[in-house]
Amino acid sequence: MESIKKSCIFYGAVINPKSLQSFSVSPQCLLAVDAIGNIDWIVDDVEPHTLQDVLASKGCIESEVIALREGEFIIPGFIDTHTHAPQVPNMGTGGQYELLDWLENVTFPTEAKFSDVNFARETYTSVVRRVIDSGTTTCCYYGSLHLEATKILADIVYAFGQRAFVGKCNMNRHCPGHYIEPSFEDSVADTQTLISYIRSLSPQQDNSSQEPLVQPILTPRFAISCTDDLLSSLGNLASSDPKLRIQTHISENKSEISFTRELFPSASSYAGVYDMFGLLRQNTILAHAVHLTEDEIDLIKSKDAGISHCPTSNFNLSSGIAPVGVYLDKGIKVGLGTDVSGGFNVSILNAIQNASVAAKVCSLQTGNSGSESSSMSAIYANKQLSIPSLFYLATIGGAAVCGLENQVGSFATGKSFDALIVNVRDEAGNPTIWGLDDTNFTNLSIEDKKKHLEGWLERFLFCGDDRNIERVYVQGTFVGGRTFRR
Ligand SMILES: O=c1[nH]c(=O)c2nc[nH]c2[nH]1
Ligand SMILES: [Zn+2]
Repeated sequence: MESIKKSCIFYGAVINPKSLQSFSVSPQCLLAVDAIGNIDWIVDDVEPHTLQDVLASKGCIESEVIALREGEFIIPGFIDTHTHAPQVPNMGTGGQYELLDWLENVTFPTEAKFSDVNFARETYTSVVRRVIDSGTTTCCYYGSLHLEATKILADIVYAFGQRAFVGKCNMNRHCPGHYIEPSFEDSVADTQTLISYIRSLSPQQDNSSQEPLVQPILTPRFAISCTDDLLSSLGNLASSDPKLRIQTHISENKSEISFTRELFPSASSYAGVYDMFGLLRQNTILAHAVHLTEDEIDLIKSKDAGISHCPTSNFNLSSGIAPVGVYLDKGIKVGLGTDVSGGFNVSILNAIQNASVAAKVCSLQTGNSGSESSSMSAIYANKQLSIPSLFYLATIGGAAVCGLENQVGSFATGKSFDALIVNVRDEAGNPTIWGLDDTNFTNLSIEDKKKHLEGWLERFLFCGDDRNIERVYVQGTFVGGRTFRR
């Protein structure tokens, strides 16, 4: 892993998400990263002829300056709030099924292979490399149910320098005999062992307000796959460990919801099941949330849990369309998830594209085809998602869902430098973006440069891919991207 051993300064275009409705564009930005990978200071609008003066005023005349070229810009790294590392081998298959049949016929058989630690090591090495090179700087990973394979996943994530939450699935019922945990006691014991193991990888420094790069996360697969005593034990574990994040699935598919209601007759709803066992709280990440009732939405809001919107998966498994705009209007935290292999692409760019399409389909169905409007009480419900909204969901939104909004998701002094250098020049190998552009960027006014960068961002989000992701930084360390030495 190549790292920034000393402070380092970037000079060039920086695009920074601000809110669901805006991002800032700074074509000539100086952004300094300190020796531990945090952002030291940012100065906008630095003309080339004032560069040395600004550096001198910061006492940085000796510092290394990395100058970006025309067609390159820096954005915060993407945050994938929901994916399954052991499902990458069956990505792109099984789209003929809905959730429960897909689990039985495609997913469980693939995940079962991770009992073989050699297979796990080889597969996870390529999965994590691919996820980082796709621009995901923070990732919420589900492993399989296996303790040893999930330790290996955490080892690889840690060795590659990605920021991540890693959990092993808890699943002790309604799974095939060859892929099920033998008892709730075994499930809980393995979970505790994994938590201790992951925490030992990067011991927390007492004086650091920052969280370790790799952290454990409780992962009850979904209510159907966990007995009451398992959910109850996991709830106890969670209550003794308030910082421990929790990830699970909710209300993805109608048959799943009916079966869940049958299995937990005393719960008020699907969300009520997790609440009943103390698993619905401010650091719970709920994937899908396609068919929530009004009461569930209110419950989730009252608990301040976050939602991972996984539109590619929701289309691919014919689950439906999550009403993301409704959640945003309620002030619920929302981020994006690839949900591989319900989703068929490891890149958050693909989740952005499908989130846009999903919102448009929603707006067409409700006859509300306008774009977001701040003049109505419902700003986002049943409307298209704008470029600032999509960019926000992929970055700050995801950070908030992970409880990392003070550390990553955007650029500000004191935050971690988790970032992508995007290159839309032809040499990146994806001529779609730059090839359309015959402007001499250097000679444009600042305002015109901003407009140009906005256009490049939009086209990158919709037509870009990992060829355009030149460098990936996590906590100031160069960890991946097209130009990363392997
Ligand atoms: O999209 C999904 N992927 C899964 O692996 C899964 N397990 C339970 N529910 C699920 N939904
Ligand atoms: Zn999932």
